[in-house]
Amino acid sequence: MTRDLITANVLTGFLGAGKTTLLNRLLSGPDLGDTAVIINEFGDIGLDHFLVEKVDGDIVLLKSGCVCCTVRGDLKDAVLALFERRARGDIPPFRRLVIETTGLADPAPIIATLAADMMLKYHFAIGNVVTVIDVPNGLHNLETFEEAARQVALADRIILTKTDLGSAEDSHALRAAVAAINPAAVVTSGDDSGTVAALLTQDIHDLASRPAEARRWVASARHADHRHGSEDRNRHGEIRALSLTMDRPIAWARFSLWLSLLVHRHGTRILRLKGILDVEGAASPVVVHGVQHLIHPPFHLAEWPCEKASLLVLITDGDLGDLQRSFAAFVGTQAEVRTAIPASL
Ligand SMILES: Nc1nc2c(ncn2[C@@H]2O[C@H](COP(=O)(O)OP(=O)(O)OP(=O)(O)O)[C@@H](O)[C@H]2O)c(=O)[nH]1
Repeated sequence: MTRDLITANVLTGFLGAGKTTLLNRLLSGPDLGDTAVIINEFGDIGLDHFLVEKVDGDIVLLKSGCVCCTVRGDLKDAVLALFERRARGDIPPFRRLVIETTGLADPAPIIATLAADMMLKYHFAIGNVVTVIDVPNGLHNLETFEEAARQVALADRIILTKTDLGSAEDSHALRAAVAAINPAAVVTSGDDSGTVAALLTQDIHDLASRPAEARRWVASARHADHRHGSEDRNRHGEIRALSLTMDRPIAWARFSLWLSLLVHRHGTRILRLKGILDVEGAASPVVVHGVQHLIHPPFHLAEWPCEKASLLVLITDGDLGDLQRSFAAFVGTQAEVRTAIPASL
């Protein structure tokens, strides 16, 4: 028997960026009527509760501080309590859960809990992580607050809000800064009304959308790489993006040993990892995804979304040493492993 998993989305973004406004928009559309919401407010009074419309009864408000600090207790309990109410028929059988974090939350422990906790995993599948960033304050926040940069680094989808309060140049500069931190995420604007529901519904983990998603993030990574050059130019505060590519097929056992050691040593500092690999003996490309210590099970794509080669994009918090050298030591030679994405890919 296959279980029908409920998609759990994390909606994050810095203080006042427009998370609740976006959530209201999402919930008022026709595509997301069967959505439950968990909102985390920082401080004693949970105001946002009164600002989200149309989902009365399906909202759980966490009040005990920040989700990322209380994640193992509060969040897990709240998600399971919501699920039990659903199972008892107290609330409608929601098919999606959106967790709106506080503006100060680091989303990584939230994502890791959803993806790794055995009980949550049994009922929920993690969906897109959506980060809201506003044009008037976004650049400043990215430069000033590590949380803001981490929220961007962990996103699958990034939406620029308050474009009406800034110039086209401001939006452009923010897009460039965001792409430098997270070259693999899709970036859209809040005024692009056609795309709002797609932030959640075009799920990067869906089997059907995997090839298009892989094509898209390889293209985004290539675009960002060409615009910003090598690793040094992709730095943003302590958060940096690095691409590793290799033309020759990779031995899976060697790659997975390298990855295990890397995760063991630096797990919490690997904010995001995405790779499409040409594996020795495999007819089709292998895709790997990771957030911190959590590496999702690798899967095959039916065909190559780009030229046949291996590409790994790592977004890290701080300098993890010479990753090119360590990668090369395990899977190839120093000359074979490049940190710039070739134009052919
Ligand atoms: N002009 C303009 N204002 C916006 C836009 N999006 C949000 N706002 C306003 O910005 C303010 C903050 O929006 P919220 O949606 O509450 O932001 P939030 O990220 O949920 O805020 P916190 O939960 O406090 O972190 C509100 O007054 C919104 O009306 C936008 O696109 N344009």
